[in-house]
Amino acid sequence: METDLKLESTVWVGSKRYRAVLTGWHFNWTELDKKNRDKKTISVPVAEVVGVEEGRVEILPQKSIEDTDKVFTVFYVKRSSTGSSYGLLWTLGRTQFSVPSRVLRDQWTKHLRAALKTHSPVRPNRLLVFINPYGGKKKGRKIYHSLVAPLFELAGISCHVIVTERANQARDHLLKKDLTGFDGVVCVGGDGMFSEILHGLIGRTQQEAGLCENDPTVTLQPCQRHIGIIPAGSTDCVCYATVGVIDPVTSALHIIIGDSQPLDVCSVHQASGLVRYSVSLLGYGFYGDVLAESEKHRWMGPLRYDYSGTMVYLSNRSYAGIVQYLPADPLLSSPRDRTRCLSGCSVCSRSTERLFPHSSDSGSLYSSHYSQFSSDSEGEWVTVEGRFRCVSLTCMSSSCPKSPLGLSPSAHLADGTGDLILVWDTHPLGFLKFLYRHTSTEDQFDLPFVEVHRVKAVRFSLPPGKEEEEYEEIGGSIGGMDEEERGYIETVSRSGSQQHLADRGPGREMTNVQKTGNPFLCGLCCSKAPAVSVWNCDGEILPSTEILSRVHGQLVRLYARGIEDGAAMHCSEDIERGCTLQI
Ligand SMILES: CCCCCCCCCCCCC/C=C/[C@@H](O)[C@H](COP(=O)(O)O)NC(=O)CCCCCCCCCCCCCCC
Ligand SMILES: Nc1ncnc2c1ncn2[C@@H]1O[C@H](COP(=O)(O)OP(=O)(O)O)[C@@H](O)[C@H]1O
Ligand SMILES: [Ca+2]
Repeated sequence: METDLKLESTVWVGSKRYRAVLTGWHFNWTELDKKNRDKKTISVPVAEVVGVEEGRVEILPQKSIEDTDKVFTVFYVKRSSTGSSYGLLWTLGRTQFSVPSRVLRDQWTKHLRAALKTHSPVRPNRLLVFINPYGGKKKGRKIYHSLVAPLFELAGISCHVIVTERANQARDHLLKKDLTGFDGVVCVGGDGMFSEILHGLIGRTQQEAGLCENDPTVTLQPCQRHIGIIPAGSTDCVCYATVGVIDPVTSALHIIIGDSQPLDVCSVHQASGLVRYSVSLLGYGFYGDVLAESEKHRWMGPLRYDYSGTMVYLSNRSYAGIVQYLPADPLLSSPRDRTRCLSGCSVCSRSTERLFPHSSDSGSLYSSHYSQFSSDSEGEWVTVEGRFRCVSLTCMSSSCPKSPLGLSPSAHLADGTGDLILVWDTHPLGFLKFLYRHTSTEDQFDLPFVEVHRVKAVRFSLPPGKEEEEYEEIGGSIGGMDEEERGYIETVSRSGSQQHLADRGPGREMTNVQKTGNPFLCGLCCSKAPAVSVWNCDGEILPSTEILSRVHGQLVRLYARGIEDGAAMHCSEDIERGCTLQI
């Protein structure tokens, strides 16, 4: 088949002469000098060709076609660095080729289109698009219509667009309406909007497979339809952590070429059944409080998180709790191994074989004949108890523009595990240090009051007697910080060899205080009346405090390929990727 698609001829780009070659996997054009010697080659993988059109074609600001019958235009992915070492911006490259005859022009367009079909079997033909007009800075509609729709049209993708009129409309549509003919679902919005799509697609897939989502031990069926994210929200963490940049055009191009990135998902259960799914952050304590506070300030847009974050930080809270976790196999990877999950990650690839052992081809990946969570291979649960600033579970790095390496920089997108981060109660400056390290490359886990564990499941419960308490709004406690902080310092200096809650690090014995969770035994740092926090589940407040969460490996697939390593993007002298050369 490859030989059928091979084509070679002389072409002109502007006034320069090139030799263009289409082989099985690449479309190359090499500049020729007067003596027919090769100069520069531009090479575009066929998989990254966006479209081929007859004539001279522009798509921006508006589509225009000058139908010259000896010219064809090729559109393709062009990369540029973001300035940081990870994540590459994609833009639309366009080159107009002139050939000596119309027959040759038609041969080129025919062969290029056929090559596209052969080599890109997962490219979408038809997409269902949901736009949240109120997400982020409320620019979802504009972003879609001005930047994304023209690219989809160029690529020949037909779209059914729904601008939502209420929360959960997208989720309900996916749960109930006919989805025949749609290859994927695109959400234009933030993490909350993505979460709606996630719930709709996972729920629909389980309904169709006859599986009960309420049973935490059930092995859920992976969703076949892909999800595309056009970032137009506040945190845009799922987009940032799977693409490496927040850029609608980059994301649209990943969708067009049918990139595929599996993603782990945590299910969250309470006693009576499923509560929600989470991919980015399941957080109790600080992140729960920030979300609860931020809901009152939605009018501020994305800034609400910084404002609320500061208010919650100043309120200086910690919460008692019992955390149980099921460790993942430490031989496979570790949250402290300083690796990063990048495009083509080998840990995730090996996990695919482990999670889906019977899948020799991708078709059988969706069979239900595998068992990720068979009870005999579960291993031992570990229990810790005490007061925490925050308890967070993330099944990916959760990097976002605020925190470019994320909540857990070495977490993997698709390895079937999550990272549990326990921040024990500590003095305000210690906690600030922990938070601040999220903004740099300094290791936020290298602090004595922080632990991180790679896990398959987590259970959280309140110490006996605390179950009935309700979440208290932030407010009354702000302003008490100075006293609190002075109190802490005195406590530490006076406590001498006595172990203080704030000093508890990994591997140390638990004190009675930690075991009982009784704050009154522990001096001034825990002297505040204990309150119950709320869970932040990807930007939604959960109705329950006591939960069980389980990681489902590779439950959904995104139109993405993981973060590309900017540092590895190099150009040799004479082979330059089409994506980097300005023509
Ligand atoms: C001192 C600087 C501290 C910076 C700390 C940055 C930590 C950032 C971690 C971000 C994790 C993101 C996980 C994603 C969660 C989203 O699913 C979810 C929903 O997003 P959506 O509204 O777009 O739909 N987003 C969230 O829940 C937002 C969580 C954001 C927390 C940011 C907290 C900022 C804290 C600023 C503290 C400042 C203390 C200053 C004291 C003087
Ligand atoms: N038309 C709508 N009106 C009100 N809320 C909506 C609408 N469409 C979606 N939502 C909800 O808005 C919430 C926030 O959306 P999102 O796009 O994530 O923006 P942000 O990142 O700013 O929070 C989501 O939880 C989603 O369910
Ligand atoms: Ca993971």
